[in-house]
Amino acid sequence: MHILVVTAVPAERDAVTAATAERPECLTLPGGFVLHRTVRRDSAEGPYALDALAAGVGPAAAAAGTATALTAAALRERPYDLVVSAGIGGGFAPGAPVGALVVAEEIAAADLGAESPDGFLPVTALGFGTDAHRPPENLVAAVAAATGALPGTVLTGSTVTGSTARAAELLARHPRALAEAMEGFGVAEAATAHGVPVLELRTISNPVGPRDRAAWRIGEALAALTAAFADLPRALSSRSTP
Ligand SMILES: O=C(O)c1cccc(C(=O)CC[C@H]2O[C@@H](n3cnc4c(=O)[nH]cnc43)[C@H](O)[C@@H]2O)c1
Repeated sequence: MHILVVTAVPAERDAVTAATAERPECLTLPGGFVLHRTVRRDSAEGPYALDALAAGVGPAAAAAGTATALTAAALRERPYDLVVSAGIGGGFAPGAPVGALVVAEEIAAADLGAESPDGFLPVTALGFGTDAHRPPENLVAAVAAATGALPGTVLTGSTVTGSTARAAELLARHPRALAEAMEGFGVAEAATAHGVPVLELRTISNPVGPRDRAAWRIGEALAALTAAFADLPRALSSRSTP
């Protein structure tokens, strides 16, 4: 199994690779992107190579980094089997409290579209592209069972929500939303273009709502990310084929 995990920042990448005892090998790609590769040969589930990439904050940086890694792998004739967008995120109350792990049933672009006098119009209503990706159901179910992750919608936005009113507006449009982050949709667009299945995993560092950066529980969320990736090989080997 060959997996690409894309995070925003190096602290998230390092939390992912900390799930193995191994020291990562670094591989530099065009564009200056650096993969941190770990291989689990001890895993009962078979060899498991994981390339972790900190591609930057936001959907554009995430898409650029993911597409670069996928193209490099395809040219080396060692394509990825799975892409995972991973990191910390905001949690919608009451479904996703701080410390919880969320797996995306749907990876939705929250702010891709147009405003109108009648409210927000998604890009699909304008006649363009896509506004959501749905990861394989069997994979989502297997990850939820193996890790205890809560399945729900994970929103991608270029702006962190900072008010109760905006949180309510997002929930009204996406009633199954459990988490908000800034990269998943960009990762999913690149993975889909390459025909590779995609997942998004978020550990909740803060509630979605009025901005209070001092209250973000980043250490707790990063520790939960490491625990989730320790369980991931079991989840991937246990999944039933569609
Ligand atoms: O300062 C640090 O030590 C640190 C360590 C790890 C991560 C960070 C970040 O600031 C990560 C930014 C990343 O987090 C996602 N995020 C987290 N909460 C929210 C939210 O409420 N709404 C949207 N995005 C959120 C997001 O994906 C950012 O890219 C700092």
